[in-house]
Amino acid sequence: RTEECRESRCGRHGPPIRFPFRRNNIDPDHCGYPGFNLTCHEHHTLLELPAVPLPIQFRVTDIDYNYQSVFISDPENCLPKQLLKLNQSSISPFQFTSSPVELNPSKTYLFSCPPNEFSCPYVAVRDSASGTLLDSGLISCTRMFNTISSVSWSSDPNVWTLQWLKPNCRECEARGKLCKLNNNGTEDAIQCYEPPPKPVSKIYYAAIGVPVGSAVMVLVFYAFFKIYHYFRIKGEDLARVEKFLQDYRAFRPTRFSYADIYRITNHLKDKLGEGTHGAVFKGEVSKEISVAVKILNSMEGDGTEFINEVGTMAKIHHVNVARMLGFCADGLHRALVYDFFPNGSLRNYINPPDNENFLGWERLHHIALGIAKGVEYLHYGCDDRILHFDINPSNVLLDDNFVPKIIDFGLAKLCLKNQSTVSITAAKGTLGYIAPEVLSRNFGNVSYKSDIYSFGLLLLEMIGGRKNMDISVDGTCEILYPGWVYNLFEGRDVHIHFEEGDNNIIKKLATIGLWCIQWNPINRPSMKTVLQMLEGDEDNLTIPPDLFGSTCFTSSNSIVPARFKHLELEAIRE
Ligand SMILES: Nc1ncnc2c1ncn2[C@@H]1O[C@H](COP(=O)(O)OP(=O)(O)OP(=O)(O)O)[C@@H](O)[C@H]1O
Repeated sequence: RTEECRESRCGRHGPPIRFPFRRNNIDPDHCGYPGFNLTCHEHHTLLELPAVPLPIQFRVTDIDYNYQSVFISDPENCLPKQLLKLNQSSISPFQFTSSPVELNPSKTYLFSCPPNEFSCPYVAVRDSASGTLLDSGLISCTRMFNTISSVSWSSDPNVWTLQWLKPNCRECEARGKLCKLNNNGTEDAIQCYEPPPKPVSKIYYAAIGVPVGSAVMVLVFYAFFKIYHYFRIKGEDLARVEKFLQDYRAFRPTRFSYADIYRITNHLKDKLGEGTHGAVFKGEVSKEISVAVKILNSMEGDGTEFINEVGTMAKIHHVNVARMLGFCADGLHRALVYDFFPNGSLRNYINPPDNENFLGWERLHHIALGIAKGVEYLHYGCDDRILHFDINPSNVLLDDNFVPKIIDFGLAKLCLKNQSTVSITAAKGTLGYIAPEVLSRNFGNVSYKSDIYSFGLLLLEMIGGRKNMDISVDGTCEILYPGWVYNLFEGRDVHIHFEEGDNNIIKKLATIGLWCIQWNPINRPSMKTVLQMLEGDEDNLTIPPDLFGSTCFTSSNSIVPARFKHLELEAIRE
C-alpha cells in the first residue's frame, strides 16, 4: 500500500509532500497523519490551521522533515493579521517554536496601523525582554496587545516556522528512510520503511531523451550525409577517371578543377619536392593511376594563354619526354599533371657515382642516349622547336625500367611571362648548366645550342659527378671550365671509379660532353650529331681542342682570360 503514498508536490517548485502530510481529497487517508492535510490550489501548497470562529489558510513555503518543521506564510502577505485571528486558538497538531539561538524568548507586540499608510494594517514587533520598544516608524500605530506565546520568526519576517512533535519520524528520516502508520492502524505506532525507487519522471525522460534523441538524429543525419557524400564523391571520381581515361587514350590532356587537384593529391599531403616553378605532390587519379602534380607558383590572368601553351605541350609524345596528362587552370590556380615516376630523378643516381645507387656505365650510357633522343625530339620533332633551357639531372626522371623522361619542358616559356627574363636567381640550382650565351649575350645568341651546352654538362656530371666540380666557394669557375675532364684523357686520377671495359663508355661520354660545352655555340654539335656520336664507335670521336688550356681549371693556378672574367663577374652579380 505504500505505492499509493508516493511523495508528491503541488507545483513544480512546491515543497515535497509525504507522510505525515497528505494531499486532501487526493491521497488515501492512510498516507497521512490526522491534522496534516494539505490542499493544492493553483500550484500552491496550503495548510489550514484551526481557529475560532473560522480556520485560517496559510501557504506552505517549505517542509523540513528532519527538524519536523513547516514554514508558512500568509497568501495576502499580512501575517500579523492572521496572528490576531489565531490569538488564543490552538494550532494543534503544530506549535510555534522558539528559535534555537534565541536565549531570551521575545514578546511580540501587535500594532494596528492606518490602512492607507501600510499595505498590511497590522504590524507585529518583536522586542526582547530587556529591550527597546518601538521604532519611530510606528508612531501613527496603536499598540493593541502583547501577543500570545512565542511566535517563531524565521529570517524572513513574512514566514513563520511551525513544528510538530507527533508523529515522530525524525529517526526514520535521519536514516534516509520513510515513515508510515503502523499496519495495525494505531495512530502512535509509526514504522520506517525503505523508500521505493523513484519513478522516472517525464521530465527526466525529456531531460535525457531529448539530448540523446537529438544526438542520435544528428548522428543519423551525419551518417546519411557521409554516405551520400561518399557515393557522390565516388561517382565524381568514377566520372573523372572515365573522362581521364578517354582523354588519355585520345592523347588529350584532362582539365582538372582545383578541387579535383586537391582531392587527387589527398589534400596536397605527399610533397615530392619543390622546384623553381612550384611544388610537386604525389597524387592518385584512381587506385591504379599515380600522378605527379606540379602546382605552379600563382599566376595572373584568366588562364587563356596558359591553356594555349598547355595545349602545345600536350601534343608532345615521346618515350623520353614525360607526358603531360592534365592541367588545372581554375581561378588563379595553375597546375600540371604528369605520370608519376617512382625512381625519382637522375640526380639520385649520379651523385656521386660510386655510391650504392650507382647504375653502372652501360645503363648510364642508355640513359644518356634516351635523354639525347628526348631533346632531339623537342628540337626537331614538334611543329615548333621547343627549347628546354633547364636540362639537368633533376629534370630527368627515371621510370620503372630506368628509361629517362625529360620533365619541365615548356615551363620556361610558360612561366617566363611572369618572370620577365630568365631569372638566374631562380635558376640557381642549375646555374652550372646554363650556357654562357644565356648568361651574357657577348657569347652569341640564345638558341637550341644552349640546350646542347646543358646536355654536355649533364654528360660530364654523369661521368664525374660533382666530385670533380668544386661548387663551393669560388666554384663558378670550376663548373664553367671543367678542366679535370682533360686529365681523364691523359690518364690522370680524376676520382672516377671504373672497371676495365667501362673506360670506353666514359671516354665517349666525356668526349661528347666536351664537344657540347664549347664556348662558341656554332662549335657545339646539334642533337642529331650528338645522337650519332652516342650510338657510334668511340674510336671515331676526336677530342675537342683544350679550350681550358689557358683558363682557370684548377683553383690554385687559374688565370682567367679577360673576356671570361667579364662572364664570371656577370654571372656572380646576377
Ligand atoms: N613526374 C614525377 N614523378 C616523380 N617525381 C617527380 C615528378 N616530377 C617531379 N618530381 C620530383 O619532384 C621534385 C621537384 O621537382 P621539380 O621539377 O619541380 O624541381 P627540380 O627539378 O628539383 O628543380 P627545378 O624546377 O629548379 O628544375 C623533384 O625531387 C622531382 O624528382
